[in-house]
Amino acid sequence: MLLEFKDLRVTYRGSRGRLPAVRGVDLAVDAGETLGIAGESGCGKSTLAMAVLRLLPKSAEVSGEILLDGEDLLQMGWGRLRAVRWTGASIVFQGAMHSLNAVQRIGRQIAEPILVHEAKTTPAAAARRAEALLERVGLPASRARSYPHELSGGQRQRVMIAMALACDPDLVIADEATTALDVMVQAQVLQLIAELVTERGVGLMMISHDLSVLSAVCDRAAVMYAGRIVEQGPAGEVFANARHPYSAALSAAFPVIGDPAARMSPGGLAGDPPDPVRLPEGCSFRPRCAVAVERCGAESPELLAVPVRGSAGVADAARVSACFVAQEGMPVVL
Ligand SMILES: Nc1ncnc2c1ncn2[C@@H]1O[C@H](COP(=O)(O)OP(=O)(O)OP(=O)(O)O)[C@@H](O)[C@H]1O
Repeated sequence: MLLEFKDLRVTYRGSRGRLPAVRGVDLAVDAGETLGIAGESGCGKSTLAMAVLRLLPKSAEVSGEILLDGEDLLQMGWGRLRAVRWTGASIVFQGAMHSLNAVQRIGRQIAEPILVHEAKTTPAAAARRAEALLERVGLPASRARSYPHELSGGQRQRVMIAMALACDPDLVIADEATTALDVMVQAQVLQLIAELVTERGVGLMMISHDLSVLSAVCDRAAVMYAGRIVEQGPAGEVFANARHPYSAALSAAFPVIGDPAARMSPGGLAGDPPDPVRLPEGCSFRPRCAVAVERCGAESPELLAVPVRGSAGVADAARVSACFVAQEGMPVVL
């Protein structure tokens, strides 16, 4: 397994006390596989992503394991961690295009991690690689001489993808990497990410609040709610035939990728996520759930294999859901 989270927990210490942002996540990404993580703002997606490269602030208490090729990133010394960043795992985050250095040419910025991590590579060879990477992400090699302000938002986000791939990492994390782009450009960049993953055999962990974005690119999808994974399964199936009422509501809120009209009706997702400092008793989703039963207010459901449509009530090992209603084989939408 390329990446494994084992009972990952992250709690922020702050003025309001202890805020549990990630509450026991177990997940795995294989080499060459794409795993999507979906969920509304505040459910802990970015905390999960930042934990992988140990980019969390000092106020974060982290426990559990994050294994990259079997090595626990949480136990690693800083020297080893510096080597793993870019070469083992790299990240493209939301608005990353704004983090380019305004006064340095694009080519130089892409070449930088190569020069830092590959002692034997000469500046000329790194510059050639930067140009090749630009071409691979659909930009002319001549763009290497441009400054960031000379590029559009979509072009700059492509540069960030080129940079994330510069040192041939085994794992790429994309955190809302296309969210700031307009819908047409978003579709192109998603297509590019999907091609690069297939071509280079990297593992991809892709984070988005929009399930339809994930189902366009990912093999598997995990849905997060209030710091926990509440459903996991093949991305297309989680999107089309959710087995948790929260995933069903999320799918209804973002029906078709690239259809702006459809996005205007966030049907099915009423109310707000709970305050992590004061989580409700039982299932965290219960206050917003249309199919909740009495048990949901008393006990917190575990993530278990659930039956899907046509399985005659037999649980499908590939589909897991933390919902008592789904675990009984009942419909999760009214
Ligand atoms: N540095 C921090 N200090 C304290 N609390 C934080 C910090 N960063 C995030 N949080 C809180 O942790 C919870 C999870 O936040 P996180 O950013 O991981 O969620 P998210 O799903 O990625 O949301 P978004 O898409 O808005 O970034 C939220 O309640 C957030 O307010």
